[in-house]
Amino acid sequence: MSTSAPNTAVSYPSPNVVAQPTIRATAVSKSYGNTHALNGVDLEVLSGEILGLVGHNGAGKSTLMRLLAGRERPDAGTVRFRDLPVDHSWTGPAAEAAGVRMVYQELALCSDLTVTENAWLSDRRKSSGVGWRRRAERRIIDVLDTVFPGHGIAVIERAGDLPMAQRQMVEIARALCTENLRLLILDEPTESLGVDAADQLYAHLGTLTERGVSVLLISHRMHEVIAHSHRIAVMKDGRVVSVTQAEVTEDELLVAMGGEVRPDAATLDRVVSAESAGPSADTADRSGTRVAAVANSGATQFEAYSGEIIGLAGLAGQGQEELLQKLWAPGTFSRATQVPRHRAYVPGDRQTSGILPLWSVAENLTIAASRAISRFGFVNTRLKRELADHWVSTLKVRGGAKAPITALSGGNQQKVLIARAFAANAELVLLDDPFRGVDVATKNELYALMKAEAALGRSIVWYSTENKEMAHCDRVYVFRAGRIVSELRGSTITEERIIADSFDDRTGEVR
Ligand SMILES: Nc1ncnc2c1ncn2[C@@H]1O[C@H](COP(=O)(O)OP(=O)(O)OP(=O)(O)O)[C@@H](O)[C@H]1O
Repeated sequence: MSTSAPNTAVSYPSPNVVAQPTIRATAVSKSYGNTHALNGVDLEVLSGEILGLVGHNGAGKSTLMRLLAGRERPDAGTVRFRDLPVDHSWTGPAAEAAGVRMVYQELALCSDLTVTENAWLSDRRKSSGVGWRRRAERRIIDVLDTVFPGHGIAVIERAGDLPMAQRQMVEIARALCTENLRLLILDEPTESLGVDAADQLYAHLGTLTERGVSVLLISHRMHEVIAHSHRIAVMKDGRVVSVTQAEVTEDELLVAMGGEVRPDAATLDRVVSAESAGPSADTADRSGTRVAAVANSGATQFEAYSGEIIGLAGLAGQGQEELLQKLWAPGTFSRATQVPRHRAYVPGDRQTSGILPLWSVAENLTIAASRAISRFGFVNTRLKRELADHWVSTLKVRGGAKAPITALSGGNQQKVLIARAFAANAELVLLDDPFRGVDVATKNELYALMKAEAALGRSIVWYSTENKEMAHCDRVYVFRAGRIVSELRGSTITEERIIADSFDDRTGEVR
């Protein structure tokens, strides 16, 4: 969560009331086999506005974006760009030439190319010829410096070597290199960014809309959508079910999406622990509880006890992912690391190290659960099917157990990876920003699931870029510059405290 994203309407100027639509979809439908991804969608994005687009996983948001950006053809319906019908000529390159740029949820950078080469690739028709490299380099550096000051990215680095947050910045920056930008489509742009970079992005979107650029912002982070959009469209089951001004509450959006409003689990826990006679989480005595994992991080020792949910917080890229790696594959790092034999890991980058793209949902889900589904050394297909069905229904994976994993929406793929980790019955579960792209209703269910899994004696170590989520943890280690700088527990786990500890008291800097 971004702390500077209060639940108030945007503070920058509203779009001109006579604003024209930059793009308009009318009665648009799209199916993949038997799946009706879009079912008669009407939507327009006005000139100079940020239109927030929210909806449950699999609601059809990414499909709609791809149609607007010319990457897919609708089966029925029309698309008009600046009031001209574009249906048949509206290909990806045509849309780009008209100033429509899309930032994908699955980062679309080529890992083996440098940042500069990736930037050039996305604009090569306009900037080829002698000196292309120098021009592309200058342009991407300019944009990165403008949008994400202090980004720390060397443009000669291979994109694949950058941490997720920096890759996301490059992906956004290269779209912003477009000179005639008219419509910027952002699919969950802040899921991998830290709070500081997310704030920088939103500040820049404000300046873009003042110049008349339209922004279509897809996100599961309701507070960000409410804080930064002019209007908000809600999708449900392949339709746009409402379009409102941004003065709505998160609960109202959740209900419109078809979700259920629940009391905040973290708040509830606090009330329960305050009312209970037992020791509070602030002072809990863990003597007698088994230490499940130990590792060093700088001068501080990291410890995970069985039955605990431990948060790793701080700005993105401060050493949290390295600690997870150390706990996942300790042999390659240090003898000081002690971990249990059975571990499960949800990696941060589901495309390159998470999903097995040629396999079905059921196969992806049960791959680490051999102990639960094998009998006498052989996989029992009935147990395998039951396990997959159980998790598909528990996490409401839209698409079903038999579907190829790549046919699922991004958020549903992510749910399969989370299910894989919990289905493995591991003593130590390592989660690298696991709820990226997962819708808000499912997230609420997952917080409860984590509590239940921890109660079974597992240790859960959880890195999240959303500080608000850390309230669900028993203890939180805050990282800065590759080290643990503080340990919070109970009522000291607040967003304010995490942010304060993320920066150096004396210099206000991270390093
Ligand atoms: N290439 C494809 N082949 C088969 N089905 C697809 C394909 N792309 C999307 N779908 C299906 O279309 C539906 C809508 O998917 P889409 O990715 O648009 O949802 P979304 O709202 O963006 O979800 P998320 O929030 O999880 O990203 C889903 O049921 C998905 O499984």
